[in-house]
Amino acid sequence: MTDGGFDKLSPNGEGQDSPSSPLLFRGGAGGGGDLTPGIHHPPAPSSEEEGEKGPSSVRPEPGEGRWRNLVVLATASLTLAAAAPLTQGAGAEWIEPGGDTGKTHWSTLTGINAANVARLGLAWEADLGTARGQEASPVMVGGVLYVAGNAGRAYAYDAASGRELWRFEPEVDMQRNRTACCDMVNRGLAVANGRVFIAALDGWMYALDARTGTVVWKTDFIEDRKRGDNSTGAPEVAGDVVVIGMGGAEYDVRGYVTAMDIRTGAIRWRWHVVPRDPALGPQETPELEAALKTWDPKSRWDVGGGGAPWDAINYDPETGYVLVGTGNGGPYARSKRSPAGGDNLYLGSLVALDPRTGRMAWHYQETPEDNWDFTSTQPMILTHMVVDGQDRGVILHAPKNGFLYVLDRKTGQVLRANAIARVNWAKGFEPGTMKPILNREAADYTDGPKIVFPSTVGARNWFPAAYSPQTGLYYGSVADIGNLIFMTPGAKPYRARALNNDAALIFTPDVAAAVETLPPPMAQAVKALPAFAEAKANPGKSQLRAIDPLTGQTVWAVDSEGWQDRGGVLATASGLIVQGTLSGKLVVRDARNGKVLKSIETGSPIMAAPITYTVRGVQYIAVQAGWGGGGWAFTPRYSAAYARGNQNRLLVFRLDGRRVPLPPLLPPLEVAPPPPAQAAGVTAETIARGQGLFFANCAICHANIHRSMAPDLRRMQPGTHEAFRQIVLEGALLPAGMPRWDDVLSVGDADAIHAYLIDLQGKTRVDELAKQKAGKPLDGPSLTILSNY
Ligand SMILES: O=C(O)c1cc(C(=O)O)c2c(n1)C(=O)C(=O)c1cc(C(=O)O)[nH]c1-2
Ligand SMILES: [Ca+2]
Repeated sequence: MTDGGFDKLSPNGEGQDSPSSPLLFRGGAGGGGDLTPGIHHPPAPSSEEEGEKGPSSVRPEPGEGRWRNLVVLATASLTLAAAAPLTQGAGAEWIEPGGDTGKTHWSTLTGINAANVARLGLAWEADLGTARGQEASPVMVGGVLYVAGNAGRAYAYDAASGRELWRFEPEVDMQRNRTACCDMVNRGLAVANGRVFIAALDGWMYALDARTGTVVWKTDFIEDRKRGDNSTGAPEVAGDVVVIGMGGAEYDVRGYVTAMDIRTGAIRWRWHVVPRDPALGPQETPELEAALKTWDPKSRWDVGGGGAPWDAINYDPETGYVLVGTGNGGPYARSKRSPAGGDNLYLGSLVALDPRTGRMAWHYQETPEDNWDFTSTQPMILTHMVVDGQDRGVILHAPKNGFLYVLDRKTGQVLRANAIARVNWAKGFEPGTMKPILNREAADYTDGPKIVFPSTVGARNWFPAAYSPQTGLYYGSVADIGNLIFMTPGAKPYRARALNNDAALIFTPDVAAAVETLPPPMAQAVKALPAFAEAKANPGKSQLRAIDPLTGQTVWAVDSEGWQDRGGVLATASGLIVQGTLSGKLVVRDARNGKVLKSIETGSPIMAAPITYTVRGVQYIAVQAGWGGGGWAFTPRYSAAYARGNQNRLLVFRLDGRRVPLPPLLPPLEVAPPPPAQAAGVTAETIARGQGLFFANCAICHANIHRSMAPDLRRMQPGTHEAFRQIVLEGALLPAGMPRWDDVLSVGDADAIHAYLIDLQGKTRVDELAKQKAGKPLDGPSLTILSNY
């Protein structure tokens, strides 16, 4: 990727960019004015002056304003609700990855506050023993910190001393790793009834004894193992069932959630997101029969349809519903997936399920016809709010598609939908139904490339936001970037457990440079797009923002280190916002204006949301560190992973703690070793064929850039070259996560890929030798170009 202009941290009061002036849509008209035809801009943030003006308007004292309303509402809901009230704000314990049953990522603790946070330092740390993405927030109950790690590992520590109590490593079928688009991550575990529930990458749910970590039961929750289904999400306990989704919608899945009995692990029900091929017989439920009418009868049922609900699942104790955010369509383009048209329910939707029966109560489709990997799987926050003078139990939801929604939890009614990033796929909403009106001209790439805002990485993604009922603000990272998206012509045959999304993506921070590498007719078509001018003028960036969920207005914003830097957020009642960065800082900000109160160098890249808890009167802040997730192979050059590697750590802070030891710097880059000679008979044509196969199958992990998390195949050693066929076709490196491909690739295919890589290694070596000779660094900016995501 081109870092230029995007990799500088602009912390408050230190950078050139003024602290609480968010510099959104710089150079634009602001105020919601249209900068470019077809690009819908979110409302301009309030000015710096406004942001500073009245802290009291943003942060009322308890007993005043919104805070008082909240208390009243919470009491009212006790009498209304059949089940328990929603909890808002974690206390001494952090009972689930989101902190409380609303998953607000907000803590009522005030022991660490603006007056003393300068004293924050390391209390203890633990080595998680892995080096991939860390996305979970831990759970702290009963003085024990439970941590979810790569591929479904679980760890338990004494939350005060850091003494390890147990560690659980599931036996994972690494072949499943082939269809995990976005790293072998895990987004959390659930603790209930003396059990720890965690889902492994290969689709097994484990119930562990919370005291010992021993397996009480395990259940295979994958419906069809002939397909690419896998698991990265956190389980959610809803009464006496534990509910989990699955992933794989870039490959060949038909999405579903599964509910298991928390005592026995027996599967109680399964709810499918999309209909199945009607030729197979009737649908499983009436809601699927209804959904079927929104699909072409001749849809690409072979590919599965997608919809994988790979993250957000919230049990709402007040309504008794299990709320689920569903995933994207497969293949990506609706015109390929369901050629005759249709909304393709329930892709890109929020749905409410009855946890006793698994039947759907309501749905709202946030992205009809999804064409852009616009999942609605991003985290939901459940809270109470006064909307238009009425007390409401609401969901705050900002999916990938660029809008921040406020919905009624009981009915799914959309109360608000405001753009928080540039949006050009929708022109607005139908009044009443609040169904988005698609802007096909700007965003349908059936007949040619399009630059779509926001991008497939999402205006927001899984990175948790926090909601403070005290300030009424939503604190989260927003990636205001777009992407070039196109597909290759013609119908692709279905390939089992392989990519079938049939789209190529180039993100706008790279698009001006990358366009020159495209075939000339394609480059010309891209340059003619109105959105290309927009992308060139403002390729976009990520920011941490404080947003009023009812208006979508940004109250303050600060630039992050680069567009991939969009870490999860913790908010506290003492007015702190805590967020880690990819360069390895734990940053504590003032919730009123984003000003940095404390920044701690950790030397480890942080994406996950920090948590806080108290043991024996001492307040701690804990966070898991490790770069990875979507685009994990494209290690940003500004990340600590690039400088110091990616050893996963659990870092726990307290007042008067010590300095964080930094992992040693990685040794300097070395020139790529010489490749072996090409095998006899290899031609330019072989190499070109190998390149095509490489991009269709391998490039999603092997970015072939310096310090990539997946091996850089431009620097293979002689032994790796010798074992190439065994590695690619027979799974020689399966335990390390490299799957076997003999069901997709022939020996000739593997050899062609090898020929391409030998050629690439040779060219890389020549290039790097020249750089070395000229005294230049071996690495340079590299583009983030994904053949898929
Ligand atoms: O469609 C899917 O099944 C699926 C799964 C996952 C996943 O399980 O991690 C991601 C996505 N899609 C996705 O679109 C995406 O942007 C994404 C980012 C991440 C991550 O962990 O950073 N996972 C996923
Ligand atoms: Ca996806």
